[in-house]
Amino acid sequence: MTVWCFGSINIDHFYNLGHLPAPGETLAASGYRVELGGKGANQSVAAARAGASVRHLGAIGADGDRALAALLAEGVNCDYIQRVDGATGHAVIMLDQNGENSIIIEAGANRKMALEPILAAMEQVDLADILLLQNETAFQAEIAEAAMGRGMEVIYSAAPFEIAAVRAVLPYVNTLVMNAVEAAQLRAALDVPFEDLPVEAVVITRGAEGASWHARGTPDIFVPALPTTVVDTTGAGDCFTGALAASFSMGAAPDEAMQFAAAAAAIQVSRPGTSAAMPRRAEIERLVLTT
Ligand SMILES: Nc1ncnc2c1ncn2[C@@H]1O[C@H](COP(=O)(O)OP(=O)(O)OP(=O)(O)O)[C@@H](O)[C@H]1O
Repeated sequence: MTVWCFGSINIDHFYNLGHLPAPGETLAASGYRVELGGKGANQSVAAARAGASVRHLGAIGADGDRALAALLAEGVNCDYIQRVDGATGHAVIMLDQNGENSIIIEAGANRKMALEPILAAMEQVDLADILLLQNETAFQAEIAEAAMGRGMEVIYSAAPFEIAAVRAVLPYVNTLVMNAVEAAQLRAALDVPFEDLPVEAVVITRGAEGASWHARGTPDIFVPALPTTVVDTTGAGDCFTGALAASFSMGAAPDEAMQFAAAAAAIQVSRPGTSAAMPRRAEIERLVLTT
């Protein structure tokens, strides 16, 4: 069973600064690093390291070789990543000494991809495959509809939260994943309770408070966050969702998949970085066994 991850690919540039720049100010950075980013790429890396067979659907620009190489190095199949005119999606992330940040995101190729080649690629899916998607690209609803039409299980991470995108995608979703802030935003925007949403299951992650699974007709599942030493929580949600999809692709039931995802995210937050901090299957399984 393969996880098809449709989503953004970014090149993240991190700059360490004494303070965040004021308008008109020029600052020298004390540190600089580049990392593969974008919610789509993060979730592909999380799922691949967690043990899934992953195919990424998305786009890069003329400067995308580095991002492509990073995904390939993780064992992610990149046969259906499009190369489009212009720049690869990228983020400029300025970090000050107090952990405060300012971020600029330029969607670049993520919003310029063509729909047709993606739909053509999806003709090769197996019925049991999973589609994993988020909100940083165009065409989420079209891809989710095609996936559901082919019998795939659709897991949708409604982040970054955009109500128009969420409304368009929801009819084609099996499992909806949100953090507590996104869940509150959705609750405020809808006239119906979550139980009446047209999805099979809703997963809500609550940071250090753990995560819950709600599905009609079955008891709720709650997994506490595992005790850990927190170093950097960036990407915890992507790690959780990628690991959840990986676990389902390996045949797990919801309670097992939730425990696996919580263990993965507990390891991820104990390390610096985003995609670089995603844990591997063996270490996740070790943690599950010892808790
Ligand atoms: N302090 C923590 N200790 C242990 N596990 C954590 C901690 N913070 C997050 N997690 C794990 O990560 C999961 C996702 O975290 P969270 O709900 O903060 O997602 P998020 O807001 O989407 O994350 P981010 O935006 O930082 O990527 C949680 O459900 C939990 O399992």
